[in-house]
Amino acid sequence: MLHPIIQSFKGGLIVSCQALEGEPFFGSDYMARFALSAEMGKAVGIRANTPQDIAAIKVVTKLPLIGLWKKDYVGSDVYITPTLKEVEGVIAAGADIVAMDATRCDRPGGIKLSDLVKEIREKYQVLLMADVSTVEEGVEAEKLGFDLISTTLSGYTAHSPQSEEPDIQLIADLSQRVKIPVLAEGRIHSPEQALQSLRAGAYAVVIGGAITRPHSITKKYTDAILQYESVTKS
Ligand SMILES: CC(=O)N[C@H](C=O)[C@@H](O)[C@H](O)[C@H](O)COP(=O)(O)O
Repeated sequence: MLHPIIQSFKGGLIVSCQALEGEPFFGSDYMARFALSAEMGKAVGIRANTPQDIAAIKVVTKLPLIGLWKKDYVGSDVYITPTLKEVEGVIAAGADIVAMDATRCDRPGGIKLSDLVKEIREKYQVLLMADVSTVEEGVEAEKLGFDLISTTLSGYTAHSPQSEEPDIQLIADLSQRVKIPVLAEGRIHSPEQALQSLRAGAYAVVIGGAITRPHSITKKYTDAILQYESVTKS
């Protein structure tokens, strides 16, 4: 039986409320406001980065929260909740689900994903989401005991297809291959692409930039206008 929190995601939209240092909306207050906006817009969940943002969002909404903590480690490409330290920070901040990199990339300190999952399971009762970039990684994540999978990292590992579009093929293939829910995440930029993901078998859809990164939304329009001007002037 699926956990009630996971069941509450079925067929719905989860809004990823994230801003990195240097972006105009960087700051937990802004993220809390985006989360509130997501709730007003009938989202079923929030995805958020850092213990500070998670804690601030928990104050304003009761929506289930998928937490992660991006951290760079020298010599490793894994940056989404890479070690037990970040996992513990996310849990302490009150996340309902911890999202973590479950790709085959080398982890900080040479730690194996299987050992990390085992340690988390021994110490904590928390739901775990596997951020993957390929079908094989998703299949492995299910074997390791993750509760759900997200296609988050397709296009962000060297061994996955590089594209501007959402990886609908991965969503479809993974949904066929695993029994646990598969969330569609990454570069979903329109309601039509969200529906395409659900039709391909996604349990729910996660959208970030298209809703919570105003500078990149602006750029979509300015790029289109610039292209139009260059064509009409030539
Ligand atoms: C690759 C990576 O680090 N993705 C991050 C994962 O938490 C976020 O920066 C994305 O915003 C999120 O996955 C949603 O995707 P999109 O913003 O494309 O809708």
